[in-house]
Amino acid sequence: MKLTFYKYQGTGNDFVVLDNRDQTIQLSQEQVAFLCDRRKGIGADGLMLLQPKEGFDFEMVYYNADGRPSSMCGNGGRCLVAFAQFLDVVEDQAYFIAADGPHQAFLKDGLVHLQMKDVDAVEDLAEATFLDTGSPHYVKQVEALEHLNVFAEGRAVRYLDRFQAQGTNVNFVEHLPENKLFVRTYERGVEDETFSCGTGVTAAALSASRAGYESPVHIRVLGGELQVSFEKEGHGFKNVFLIGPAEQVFKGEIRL
Ligand SMILES: N[C@H](CCC[C@H](N)C(=O)O)C(=O)O
Repeated sequence: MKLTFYKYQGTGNDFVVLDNRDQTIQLSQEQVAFLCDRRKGIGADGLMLLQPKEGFDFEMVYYNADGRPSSMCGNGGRCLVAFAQFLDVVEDQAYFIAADGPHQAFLKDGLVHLQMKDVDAVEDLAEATFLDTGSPHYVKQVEALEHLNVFAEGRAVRYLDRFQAQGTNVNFVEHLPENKLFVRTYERGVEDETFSCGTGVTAAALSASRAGYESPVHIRVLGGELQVSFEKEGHGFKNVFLIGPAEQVFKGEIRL
């Protein structure tokens, strides 16, 4: 089978993106893992299908690099909105359905503003917080983040008894001046550090709001800059937006 694909990246979190409006694409776990393989395939942190869904501009189907279906991907969602505009499926606004429910999004000044799900509560753990922003996130504040072995430290948390079965993403956050954070993330399903994690920086910003960070929080990641805006609602958050660039890198064909 010859497969036409597009490669997208959002602050260095990168994706194989497939137009499945004709609903002919059916991929096995092994095929998705092959397409995401950085040595033998195209190489990506994840793979997304854009496909039709009654009542929505499109449906987002997301797979982690391990080939397994995943929960919500914030950077992926932003890239898929940009892809939908490229395909003329949408103009500068989108309403789509993903693993964690419906999402509004709009494109403005070259950035994609993606509304994330409301967050009901943030759980306090011994030396971290845990919250679900569409995907599960363990958030730990650290100093001197650039020197941290994120792979080793992240992997250790991801395989703790509590997270062994379902896994979690692990975010290490350094509080910077002027309402800014530096975030590095070990991602479940990639089982490595990625250059950016959209649901992760969202979790980091909401957690930091309890230490006085105000909306919008500016976040530096290895792959660039993102913003997260939100409104507090009791112990939770609503009108949460993840804002940043989403670029098409290349189009290609591959035989499966
Ligand atoms: N690896 C995540 C999904 C992708 C999240 C990340 N790429 C993002 O931008 O939110 C998980 O299995 O929960």
